[in-house]
Amino acid sequence: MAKILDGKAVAKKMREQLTVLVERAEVKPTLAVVFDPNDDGSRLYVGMKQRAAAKVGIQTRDIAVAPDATTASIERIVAELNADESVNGILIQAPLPAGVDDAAVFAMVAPEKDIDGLGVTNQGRLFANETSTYPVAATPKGVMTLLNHYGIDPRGKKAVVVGRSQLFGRPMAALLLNADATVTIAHRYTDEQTLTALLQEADIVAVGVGIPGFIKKEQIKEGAVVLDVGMNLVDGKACGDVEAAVADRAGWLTPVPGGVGPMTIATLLESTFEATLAQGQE
Ligand SMILES: Nc1nc(=O)c2c([nH]1)NC[C@@H]1CN(c3ccc(C(=O)N[C@@H](CCC(=O)O)C(=O)O)cc3)C=[N+]21
Repeated sequence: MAKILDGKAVAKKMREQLTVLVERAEVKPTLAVVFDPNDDGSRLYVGMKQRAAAKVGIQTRDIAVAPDATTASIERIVAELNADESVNGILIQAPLPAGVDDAAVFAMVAPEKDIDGLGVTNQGRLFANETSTYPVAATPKGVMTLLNHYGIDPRGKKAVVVGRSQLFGRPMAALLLNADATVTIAHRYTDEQTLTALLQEADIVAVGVGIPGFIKKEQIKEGAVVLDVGMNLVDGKACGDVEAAVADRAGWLTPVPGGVGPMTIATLLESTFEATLAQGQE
């Protein structure tokens, strides 16, 4: 049976440590969250972020965009937040309303306030493996914190990332590469046979495609580390992209719920605090 990478417990510890740091800090961080209130997932997750932030002493400002919002109208909101000195961090909750160019909006966020590291400056820093501190997307960064907590070192390991989004796959692959893994990225155009062959060789599998049960037990190598980044709602219950039977074969597994999700939120708060500190040093 796979050992559990307990994101819920590690995230709780992170939040407790952060609460102390925020309390001691001179500036109370403020995080602005721009989101589409008509997206059920966004409403749910933004609410979770807001509550978690309040508990550690981080203020949030939730900015719901109009249903007829355009790339240009959201860019105006972002420009105001960039200029607003009372805002330390800006998070653009994906997905924005249909027709809006998410990547163009991500790119508009001032790099020092780009809490999820989705703009081109911070993505470039990550891809270049810059040694300075800069924000990195909370989900893959949280995954790395979890691996580190359990003493799992990606160096020299074969890692397969399934998904190539700006939010998860690309930064996940870059982080694993920066941690000296041999990384392959699979995506929607990877044929099934190739995917299965890659997965069967992988020491580390990180998957975030949004399809329940997408990864099957037969595709996983005995003892592999399986990181389930899927966040699907099936009959109102959270489930990931990995079928339950994978637990019989994997060495380590992140559960859904209670794995990557809580780590994402704790990491987001940590990144907001770090960005606030860095702004104070300018
Ligand atoms: N710019 C941006 N950054 C994000 O980080 C981002 C985003 N956009 N868009 C949407 C996804 C989704 N997301 C989740 C975070 C935590 C849980 C979470 O904590 N889930 C609970 C379960 C929730 C439940 O029970 O319904 C868990 O896994 O234990 C879920 C989903 C962040 N996202």
